[in-house]
Amino acid sequence: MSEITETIFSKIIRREIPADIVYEDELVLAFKDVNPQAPVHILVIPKEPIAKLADAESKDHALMGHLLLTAKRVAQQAGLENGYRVVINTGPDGGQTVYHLHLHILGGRQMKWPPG
Ligand SMILES: CCNC(=O)OC[C@H]1O[C@@H](n2cnc3c(=O)[nH]c(N)nc32)[C@H](O)[C@@H]1O
Repeated sequence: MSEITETIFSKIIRREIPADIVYEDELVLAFKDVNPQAPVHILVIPKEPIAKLADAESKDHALMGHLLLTAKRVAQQAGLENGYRVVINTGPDGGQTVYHLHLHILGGRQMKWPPG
């Protein structure tokens, strides 16, 4: 079990710092990225402070599915009818900077491949 370390995202969940929240339910929260890399850039996070995808376990099975279906719903809500990119950055090589599991939804422009 990895140690539970608080990140800025826990403060957003508790409304201790502001965020432009676009979706919330009992398990997940979605809010606009403060440093958008596309016309639409939204983060979807579990309220449970799982640090990174590599720490997710089989007990998190339903939650992982809920995160993906929430990303789909939020992308639809954002009007991304022409497609979008969903990214999870894991660990240092993955470019993860906030150690609270989160899905990036990027859209509103043509995405490139491969990602950098
Ligand atoms: C760099 C990609 N790797 C990664 O780990 O992404 C973390 C993502 O979280 C974003 N972010 C950081 N602090 C805040 C904050 O206080 N508020 C909001 N609304 N977004 C934040 C940051 O811009 C980045 O895209």
